[in-house]
Amino acid sequence: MTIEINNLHKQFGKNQVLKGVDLTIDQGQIYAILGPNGSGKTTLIKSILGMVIPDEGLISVLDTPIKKNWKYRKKIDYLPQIANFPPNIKVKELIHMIKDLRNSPSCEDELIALFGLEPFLNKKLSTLSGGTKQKVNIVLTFMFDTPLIILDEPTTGLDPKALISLKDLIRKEKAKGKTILITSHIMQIVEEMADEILYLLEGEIYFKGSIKELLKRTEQTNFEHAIAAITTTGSHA
Ligand SMILES: Nc1ncnc2c1ncn2[C@@H]1O[C@H](COP(=O)(O)OP(=O)(O)OP(=O)(O)O)[C@@H](O)[C@H]1O
Repeated sequence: MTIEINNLHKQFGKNQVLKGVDLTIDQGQIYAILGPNGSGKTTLIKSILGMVIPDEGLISVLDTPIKKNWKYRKKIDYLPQIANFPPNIKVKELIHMIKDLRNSPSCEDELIALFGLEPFLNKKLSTLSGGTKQKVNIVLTFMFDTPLIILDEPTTGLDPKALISLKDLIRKEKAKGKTILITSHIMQIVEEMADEILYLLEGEIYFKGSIKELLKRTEQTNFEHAIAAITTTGSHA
């Protein structure tokens, strides 16, 4: 099992965001974490990454409880929703910095070519367009070889060509047996890529299942409509 979560609670001040999340994530599948704005998708992801400390509950990653155990983080690659790059360094310097920090084998050249980033390697990060920054973000996420990949809104700002490259890349990583978690508000991407849908609502996993199961449960034929209908059809997981 890749991730096991039991009774996860997290509140910020009076705002109870996660209210007892139970979740099992199996190896080798693509999971889409969905839910309305503010439903706690990023909070859930950050809890798995150890960047948010839960108030209650247990999380195990790759069969190891993560509490007070930071080493598991080396087994996860994470693409943050908003990458805060240092503005004054060049793309190639950033890539080398991250490589030095991780000190693991990496395949950045392949990825730089895939996303056509060669002309930008000597440019400062602050001068790049949003989509180009996101391509750099993707290179940094995929250049190492880890069993678990977490992508928070990975398609933001990408042009159609880059989007196709990203989807191919995700499929290639899945074929290697990796587990991939994705959040996205673009239902077309989710429908194309996800094996399993996790729908967060009011602090809990409201639905967990395949797209086929979701369509059946909501009595819809269209995935986007099924997602929209999910909360009105009593689909509690
Ligand atoms: N560090 C924080 N301090 C205070 N409140 C926070 C913090 N992080 C998140 N929240 C609050 O927790 C709730 C859930 O936020 P989160 O970012 O997890 O939602 P989300 O489902 O990822 O949303 P979106 O779809 O808009 O990205 C929001 O109400 C947010 O304001």
